[in-house]
Amino acid sequence: MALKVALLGCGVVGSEVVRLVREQSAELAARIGAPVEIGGVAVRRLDRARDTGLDPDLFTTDAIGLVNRPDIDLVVEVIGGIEPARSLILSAIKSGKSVVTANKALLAEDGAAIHAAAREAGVDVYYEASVAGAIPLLRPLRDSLAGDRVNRVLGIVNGTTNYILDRMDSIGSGFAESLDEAQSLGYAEADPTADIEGFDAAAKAAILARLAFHTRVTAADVHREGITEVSAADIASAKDMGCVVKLLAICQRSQGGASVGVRVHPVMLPREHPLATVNGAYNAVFVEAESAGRLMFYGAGAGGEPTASAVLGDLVAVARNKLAGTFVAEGAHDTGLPVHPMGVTTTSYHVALDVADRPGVLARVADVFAENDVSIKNVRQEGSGEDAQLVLVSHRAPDAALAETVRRLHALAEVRSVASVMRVEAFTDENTP
Ligand SMILES: NC(=O)c1ccc[n+]([C@@H]2O[C@H](COP(=O)([O-])OP(=O)(O)OC[C@H]3O[C@@H](n4cnc5c(N)ncnc54)[C@H](O)[C@@H]3O)[C@@H](O)[C@H]2O)c1
Ligand SMILES: N[C@@H](CCO)C(=O)O
Ligand code: NA
Repeated sequence: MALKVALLGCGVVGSEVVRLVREQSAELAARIGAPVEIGGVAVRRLDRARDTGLDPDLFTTDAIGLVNRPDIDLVVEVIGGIEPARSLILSAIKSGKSVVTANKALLAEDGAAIHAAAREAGVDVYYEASVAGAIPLLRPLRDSLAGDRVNRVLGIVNGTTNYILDRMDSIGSGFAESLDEAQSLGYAEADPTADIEGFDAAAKAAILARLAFHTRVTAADVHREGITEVSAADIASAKDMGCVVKLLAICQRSQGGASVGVRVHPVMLPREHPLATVNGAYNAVFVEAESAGRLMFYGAGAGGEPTASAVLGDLVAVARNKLAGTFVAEGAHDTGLPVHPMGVTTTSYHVALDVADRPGVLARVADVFAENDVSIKNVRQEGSGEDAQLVLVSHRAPDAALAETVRRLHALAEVRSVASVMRVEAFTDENTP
């Protein structure tokens, strides 16, 4: 007997899921041990032309009715957002149906409740597509590294912002034009502010931190800065230093291991850093574990077809588990490790200041760093006369001390303007708070 799948949402990802399930039906049946077929597709509007090749009678606007249909075995949710996705997923779980979802926003907000409901009902919730699209990353963290101690997860997890920053750096494109392109290529979220303000990356960071450190982390716990403030001056300043600007998600244990830090913000990376060469909508994530050492995961982080590949991989896994009468109980073990605030995380800053080239200016600037206990790693001057620029890079210091240094520099009479401020990330192991 065929396993019947309810597909919730038929947009960029959903339409590719339909195509791949149809095109690969024989291989999927062989790998699962039973055929799978689409039993129904919930959409928002029926009047849109769809060239999925599916019988039009399979489409419905009654998503909850579809989820609760007794002949449905498995549910794939690719609507996105919190509601109605949460209620639909919880209904599926309560009626004993395993779920595959690509919804990082929901899992980052309410993952603990969803996993608890799934454990109670004895069903699977798989979500590989939710972080770093096609890249197998969550199941390696959950399963392959289950015997190791992960200390840090760091990487590029948002394709849209990486695409925009790459276009700004490589061909000098404008921000708005690059965002339009990312949207038309199917990388962006339905509301692209989720991408450019860092909400999407923060949700992914929360999911990664939960899996890496076995502790509850929600999107609200993540320090988040997007790329809307990244200016052409920042990109130019990075270029002058031999760096590129990337939006990174960084999840890290504190030095004593008593807490974890989870953050998303733009950084300047040396061009020789492995993450500096990750272009377009590609994602790349480093996982650093005690025994495994440093692992790198790289591939397509967004786009309908690559993301659908991850959905199908999960579909095969949950279908096999269902046939075997088993499921993976996730989230039962909680270490209770707290998330520490951004201020105590040690970071390093790059600061470019527009100043006049006069005696004493550098000394006043250096004083501000010293008064905040921040050590300067290097300083150089560009230009001269009234149009000079001082470019300073700090050693690592608590982020709060660096932020206070910048606030004081803004107020300094000798500083005409602060042209660029950005954190710098080198490829080192010395950056634990
Ligand atoms: N596009 C990507 O590259 C990508 C990658 C990884 C994960 N995701 C995730 O996959 C999910 C879907 O993303 P997408 O890019 O396909 O978005 P999309 O906006 O293209 O598709 C979502 C579809 O759901 C439909 N929908 C909305 N409300 C509905 C309802 N109540 N009932 C039925 N259908 C409804 C919309 O009309 C739309 O067609 C999101 O959670 C997203 O974060 C997307
Ligand atoms: N909007 C997301 C889709 C993949 O999760 C991105 O740009 O990475
Ligand atoms: Na993935």
